[in-house]
Amino acid sequence: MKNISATLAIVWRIAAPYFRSEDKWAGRGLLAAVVAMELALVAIDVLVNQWQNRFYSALQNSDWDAFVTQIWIFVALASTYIALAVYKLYLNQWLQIRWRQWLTRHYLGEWLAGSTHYRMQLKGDAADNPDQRITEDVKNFVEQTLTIGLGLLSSIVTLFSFVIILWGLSNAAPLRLFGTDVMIPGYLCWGALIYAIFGTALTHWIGSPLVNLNFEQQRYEADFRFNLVRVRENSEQIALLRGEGAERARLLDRFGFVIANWYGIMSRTKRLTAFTASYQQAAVLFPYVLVAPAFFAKKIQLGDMMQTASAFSSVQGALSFFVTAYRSLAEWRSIVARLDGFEMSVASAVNLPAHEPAITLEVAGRHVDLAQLCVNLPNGTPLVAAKAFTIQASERVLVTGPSGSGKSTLFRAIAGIWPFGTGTVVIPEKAKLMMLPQRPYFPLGMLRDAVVYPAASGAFEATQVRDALIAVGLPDLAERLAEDGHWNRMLSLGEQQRLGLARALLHAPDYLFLDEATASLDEPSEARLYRLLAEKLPQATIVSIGHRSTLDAFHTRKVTLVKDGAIHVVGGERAAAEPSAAR
Ligand SMILES: Nc1ncnc2c1ncn2[C@@H]1O[C@H](COP(=O)(O)OP(=O)(O)OP(=O)(O)O)[C@@H](O)[C@H]1O
Repeated sequence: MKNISATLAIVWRIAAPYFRSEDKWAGRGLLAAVVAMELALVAIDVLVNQWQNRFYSALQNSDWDAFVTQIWIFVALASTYIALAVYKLYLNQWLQIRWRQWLTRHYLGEWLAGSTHYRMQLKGDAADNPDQRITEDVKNFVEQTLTIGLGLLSSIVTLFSFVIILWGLSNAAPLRLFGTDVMIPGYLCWGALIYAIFGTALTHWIGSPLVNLNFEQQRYEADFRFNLVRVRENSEQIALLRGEGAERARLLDRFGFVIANWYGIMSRTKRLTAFTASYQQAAVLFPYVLVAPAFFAKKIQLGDMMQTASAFSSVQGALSFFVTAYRSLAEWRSIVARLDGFEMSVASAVNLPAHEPAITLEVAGRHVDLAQLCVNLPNGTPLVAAKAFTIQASERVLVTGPSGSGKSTLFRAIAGIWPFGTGTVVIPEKAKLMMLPQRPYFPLGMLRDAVVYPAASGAFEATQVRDALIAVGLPDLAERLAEDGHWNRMLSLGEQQRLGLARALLHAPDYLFLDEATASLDEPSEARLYRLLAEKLPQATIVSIGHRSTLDAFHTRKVTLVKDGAIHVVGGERAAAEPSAAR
């Protein structure tokens, strides 16, 4: 019971915001219409049940006129039923897509806000496969919440409507046991209730492991798909290393989890289906067994018996909602748990500084200042420290140090995406920062959009983009701006790095951080590009990470990360070169 109320509280937390959002009137209107139609369908069921009594009585009494009248009544009822059923589904689907659209936008917004997506990944306790949660889980949540919610509503209304009918019929068709009438008021209702309680308890007992099994199944399927995507993304390396055999083994290993869990689901579902199918078949006979003695003793008519059987099956069906919907309920609970996990993980990434020591980011002054900064790994181990380190405006600083000493992580902390640690990073007001990594990212699509990323497509004139590409030594690409492609895959790493620098020229940041961003270029090309940066962005502060000594010539100050006990510290400063030599 505690579990059920906890799940319902989560469902409310996930579902309610849509009905309070800017789309609330459309959402509430559609929901009201669908609920009204669901109720109208139950009303028609009640009318058909009463019709059955009149219809079978007309047959038993060989009353032709009554028979014809009943046929016409049925045609009218059936036509209304069809129209309601069609529009109930249509409006339900309409509500589903609007709700899903809102929820998807909401989750995408939260996931991509700030650097939440990145922090979730860093923490390691992140929700697995957020892509699956934003696609399939959202879709299934909306679909199943409506199906289950409306099913439950329909069952409750059906129950109340038919219990009244069944109560009346119980009195009209008294229970006969061993040739004598036994007066138990509403005995048919009690019979249906006992039958349903027995069915629900057994169903839950047999089917409860399905919740967890479904949860795991979704996870294994998503893991398998994610691994396939990684093979596709890294196919060149795999082919060069002849890694196909290893990949096949690894993928089959992942797929093995999908299969093993599926066998678990199959065996549980088999047991559950064996029970629910027997339960439903026995429910067909059960009311006849109860009222047949009264019928054969000629206490009731055929119409009464048929109406009783149909009303009993409606009451029993409504009471057994849990039995029939058990598999969907189990799936739904696992979907709810997955979306809940996603929301929790987003919240924990957003609120990380509130729970753990975190680096403070300040916007002030005219320089980048690191004060008492200690950058940690996500597990809290200190990695690199800077007691007091200032990067003046328009400076050219080269950061060096042993591999793994924490240079890139220090850049991440300055960029504000690495929260683990203590101390303060001060960034000048209104300063535009740009980080260029060794392997720049280009979104799929037109080359022009890939270069100007993350700016919008039209943010720069085509001529500006073309000039930037020519300046960085990519004249051929300058002619292919409108071409679609997977640029990370189609270009050499050196070309990608040139493209990254073209992006920097276009955006003209105040602070440009180059994390081995020219390491794949030959030394003369690297030198030419550094001279280009100095010429085109004379006011920009440039901070580079690099291992080559030839870089010294393009920087005014060199900072080395030096080992101090278990960590590295920003120290060992010296002039790298005269500014004149850099230009
Ligand atoms: N997300 C992470 N989770 C755990 N450890 C990490 C993470 N990112 C980096 N590290 C660790 O932090 C250390 C510093 O990494 P970083 O990339 O900053 O080094 P670096 O000085 O830039 O190295 P290189 O010169 O080889 O590029 C490494 O030991 C690395 O394994």
